Amino acid sequence: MEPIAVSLGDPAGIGPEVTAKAWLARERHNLQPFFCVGDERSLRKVWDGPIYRIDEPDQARSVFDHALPLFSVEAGEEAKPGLPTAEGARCALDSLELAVGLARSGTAGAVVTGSVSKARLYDIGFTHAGQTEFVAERCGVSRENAAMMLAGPSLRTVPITTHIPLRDVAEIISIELIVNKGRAAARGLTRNFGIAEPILAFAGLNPHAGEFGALGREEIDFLQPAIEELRNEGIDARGPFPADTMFHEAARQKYDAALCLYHDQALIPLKTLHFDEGVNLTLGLPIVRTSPDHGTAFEIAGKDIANPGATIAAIGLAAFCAANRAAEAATAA
Ligand SMILES: NC(=O)C1=CN([C@@H]2O[C@H](COP(=O)(O)OP(=O)(O)OC[C@H]3O[C@@H](n4cnc5c(N)ncnc54)[C@H](O)[C@@H]3O)[C@@H](O)[C@H]2O)C=CC1
Ligand SMILES: NCC(=O)COP(=O)(O)O
Repeated sequence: MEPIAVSLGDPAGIGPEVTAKAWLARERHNLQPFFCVGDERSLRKVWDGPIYRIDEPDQARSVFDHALPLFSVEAGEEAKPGLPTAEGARCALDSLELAVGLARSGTAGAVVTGSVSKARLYDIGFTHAGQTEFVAERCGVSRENAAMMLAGPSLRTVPITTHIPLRDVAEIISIELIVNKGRAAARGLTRNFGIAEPILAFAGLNPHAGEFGALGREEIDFLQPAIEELRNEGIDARGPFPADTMFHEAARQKYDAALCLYHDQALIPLKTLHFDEGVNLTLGLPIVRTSPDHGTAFEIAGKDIANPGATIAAIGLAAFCAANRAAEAATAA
């Protein structure tokens, strides 16, 4: 596959450090060649290892064994670890844009997006909820048809709504939205993970999945009809199940992905189980996009204590998904 583009995220966050540490761990984790996209100074601030500037993704192959390849994007001013600025947010956005463009053009085999601060991006006029919606738009996919998945060794979850206030969740969910995300999840599991007949388990919104309507009607009005529609399409959709008993060890054996109605319903179990190896993956795109599950962690930036596990897992999963897609395409041809 073509080298993977890794955007460094906010230059004042831990993105530069965990990317450099991922490169150092490349042999142990058998990582495919990758190159980073971002400001060289943000790497130099936290790392004194070898960096080699490239201007074509393909050059990363020959460089990767002995230096961290870098596609340079300069921030206006030098970032200081732990002190985010508007200039840094612009650099993060420029790096994301460039890395996604390289993946869309096919010169990069996949894109791994480093962590950005949503608040800082909103401050500079970013109008998307997060990187997921930005990448989907750049790929010409509506945000309803793209789905965020959080993946770890023993659990995959898909939040049906993502970055919206909790109070808006019940207003926004609809049969159509649940069906769209269910389709994206089922197709995404087959395409990216090679699971021929994936099982989707839907979580209820209300305590005990509504207790037959006594504790809320979203299960009856939206989830049940959506699950039925998905089943009519041949997708093995199950539920709605009470969310509080869906994530213990035995329950997790029974499905390939848990479809959850809001951000924390999906991310709390995933990050509790797999914080240091959790990957955020966008389903429904023509390109492979992954990201570490954690954020910018400004308070530990520059201290050399950030764990690179989730970034290593994000790079590894990107290569795994790209290989599964290639195998599927070869079978179809
Ligand atoms: N992939 C992305 O772009 C994501 C971005 N964010 C953004 O990050 C910012 C901060 O979000 P928080 O909720 O504080 O989450 P966070 O993940 O940045 O930090 C949560 C806690 O985990 C620690 N932590 C995070 N990553 C770590 C690592 N690799 N090694 C060791 N400790 C680590 C932090 O020090 C902090 O104590 C927000 O602006 C949010 O929007 C949050 C999640 C994902
Ligand atoms: N909680 C997940 C997160 O914040 C990352 O979202 P995105 O920026 O990848 O859409």
